[in-house]
Amino acid sequence: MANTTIVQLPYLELDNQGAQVRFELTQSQHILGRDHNRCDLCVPETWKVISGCHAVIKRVESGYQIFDGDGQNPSTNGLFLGQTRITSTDGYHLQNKTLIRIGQNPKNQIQLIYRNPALVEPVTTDLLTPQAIALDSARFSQQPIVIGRDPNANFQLDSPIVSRRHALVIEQPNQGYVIQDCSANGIFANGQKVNGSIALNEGLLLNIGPFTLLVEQEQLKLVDAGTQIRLDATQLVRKVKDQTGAERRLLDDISLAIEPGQFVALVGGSGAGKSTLMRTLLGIEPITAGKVLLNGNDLHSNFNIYRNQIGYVPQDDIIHRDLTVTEVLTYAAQLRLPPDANLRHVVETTLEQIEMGPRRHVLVSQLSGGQRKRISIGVELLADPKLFFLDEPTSGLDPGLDKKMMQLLRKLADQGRTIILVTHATSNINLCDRIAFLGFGGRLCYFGPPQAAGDFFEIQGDFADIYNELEKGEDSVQHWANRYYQSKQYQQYVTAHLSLNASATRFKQTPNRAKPSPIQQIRLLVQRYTQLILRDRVSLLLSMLTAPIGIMLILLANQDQQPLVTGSEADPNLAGLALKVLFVFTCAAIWIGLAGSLQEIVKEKAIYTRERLVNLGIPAYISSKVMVLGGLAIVQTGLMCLVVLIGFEAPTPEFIPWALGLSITSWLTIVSSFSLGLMVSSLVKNASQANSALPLLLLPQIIFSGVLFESVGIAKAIGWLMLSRWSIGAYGALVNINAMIPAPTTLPDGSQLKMPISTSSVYEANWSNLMTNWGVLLIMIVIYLSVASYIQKRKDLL
Ligand SMILES: Nc1ncnc2c1ncn2[C@@H]1O[C@H](COP(=O)(O)OP(=O)(O)OP(=O)(O)O)[C@@H](O)[C@H]1O
Repeated sequence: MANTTIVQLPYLELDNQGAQVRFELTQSQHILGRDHNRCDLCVPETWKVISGCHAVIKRVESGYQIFDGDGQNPSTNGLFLGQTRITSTDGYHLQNKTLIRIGQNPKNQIQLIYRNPALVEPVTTDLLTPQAIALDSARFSQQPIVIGRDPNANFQLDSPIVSRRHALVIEQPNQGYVIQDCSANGIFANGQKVNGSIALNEGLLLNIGPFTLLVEQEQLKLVDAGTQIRLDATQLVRKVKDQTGAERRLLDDISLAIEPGQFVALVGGSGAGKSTLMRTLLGIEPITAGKVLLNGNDLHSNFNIYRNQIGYVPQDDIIHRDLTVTEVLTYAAQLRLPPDANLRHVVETTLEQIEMGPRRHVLVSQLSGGQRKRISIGVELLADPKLFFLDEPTSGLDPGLDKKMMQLLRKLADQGRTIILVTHATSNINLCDRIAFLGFGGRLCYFGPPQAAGDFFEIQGDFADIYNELEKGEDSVQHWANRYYQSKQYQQYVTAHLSLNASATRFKQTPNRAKPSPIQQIRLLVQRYTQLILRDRVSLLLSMLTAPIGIMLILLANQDQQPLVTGSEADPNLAGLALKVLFVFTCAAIWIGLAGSLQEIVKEKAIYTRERLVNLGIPAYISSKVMVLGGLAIVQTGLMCLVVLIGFEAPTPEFIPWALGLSITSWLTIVSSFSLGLMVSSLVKNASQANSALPLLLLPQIIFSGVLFESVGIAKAIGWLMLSRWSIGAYGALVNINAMIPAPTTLPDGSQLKMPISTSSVYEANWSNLMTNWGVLLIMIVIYLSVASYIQKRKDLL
């Protein structure tokens, strides 16, 4: 009996939402598509995601190679391996059981699988069984389906930004299956932030951390694990008006396609628009025209979904210098990750990644510039972002450190991250996969491998020569930009890779941002701020001792007099002296309040901006400042009052004990001053402006307090705006200044002898006047802090 050999042919299997077709590969070349005239592998006409001529499959020595489109022009919806686009030029060598996706919208994607039954050992890139869970398993087990990072979760989503028990799926009598949010970073359903819970209707698309899940056929399916991010930018234009009102283009029609895992450098002369382009790709710069797509989704309208998944290291360090490396990373992890995250593990892994383990206990201020940059990178790596932007991370580093930094970034890209950096240092640029050369006016003059840039510019020298070529003037830039758009490099590195027909308009409304618990944030920020203040011992000591020392100096100057108590007879000189003493109390309290707060917001501007972009809440931020400075003010008040109580004979106000009244007035004065200081700190641009503001803030407080000059007319009205006026009013009421001033003496001619000081309603010694003064100080505190919060809000990039 003759042996019959069954030849097992390789085949393509296409799956369109459950409808399947299969094509055996028998020829040396096949064409896949909807067009019956041009294709031999024809899919049903209704499969609109597939182009007329969508892919060419060519036999090569050891199997088949697939090319996008008709081999020359790319298809509309593309072929994707993960998030990497297969091109019409390079193609992709088909591996057994590899899953290729057609289109980027999970709701109408078609899956293409190549199978070669002749291969005994299938290759292990098995993406064929995407994770899925039947919704009715919640009913059968009578338990909710737990979705989260926990290894015991029914549906495990392993990412540091996913909570252990992130969400629960339960069956509800009227709604069917619903998903309940139990997380810190939230759930987005069809692009909208879920408040509480939402019904799991067919076709609902969920975003949980970097993961995308789809409700399909009574199942919850993982359609994208978010391990790869591709970036497509098309025809980006950014126009601004200059000071004369003339229009200026900062970005001029820039298109780029960056594949997952690519390391891309944006280079070009100073002012060419590199940072503007990077900020646009990052989603924080407005654009006049064009689109930026991340995995096919419009970045600008879906920014809140991507907020936690994008790493961004700005030019300024985003770390506090008075913390150790471990402290910086731990606080950042606590702020950015869910409260149940394994912080120790995340911090250890990050330290390893940035190779800073041996320096973990060193203060950031004692690190070199390059090491500090590594820590900033580490802060961003905590959330394991797959898309990473760095603005001049190597500026100011010596050549050795520059090389190390570039090697570190290369390593991070090799782990699957897409990395985009702006740089001026080109000596290690060959480590990048792509280089984008920008010319003045934000024009793209080259985008491709760095090794091929010399050929394109016909320059044999180094990159400096390309810089010089583009610096020759506007004409030169225009020449190279035009030439690039007409070049085969543009076709090969931009057109063939661009993927623009994805689900950019998938979600109509801009989703809200996820809001982590403000209590948790306040606790953390208070802890970090307290630690920072305690680290700077000299400043702390000075802020504690300034007021007590000032008051001791008064004691020294007035050794024999007791200015705060009325003697047996009213004495206008004593009243004057008492006012001077109380004025020093007010000034000392204002001084320490302002001096301790004017730098506090502006000095951490870069850190604030970055943390705000992730998830920092403004009320939590301002509250943490107020709580720590308010606590400090209690100690300052205590020390100040102690010296007053020891050094001066105490007056005896009838309506409140002196010590209590003195303490409350001093504390309110310090708090209102630091609130004013925080407001100004949020307004100024840098620390030196904050320093210069101090005398400007103090002078009106002194002049319009009503002590040095009598307040009449406009001066009186201005005085009402000064916290010194209300502080001295409260002190004066407690001491009863008016009682120290004798009644005016009537002269024989009937006229009255003018006293050097006259009584004033400001110092009326009664409860209602005291409460008015305190009340106004409280109102001022509320106003200053509200303005500070408003100014901080206005700084929002998005
Ligand atoms: N919002 C804006 N309004 C007006 N002009 C702007 C704005 N942002 C940037 N520019 C201008 O656009 C040009 C490009 O700025 P950008 O910072 O992107 O350049 P760059 O290539 O990163 O420069 P450098 O290497 O010096 O940092 C500069 O001339 C800058 O002054």
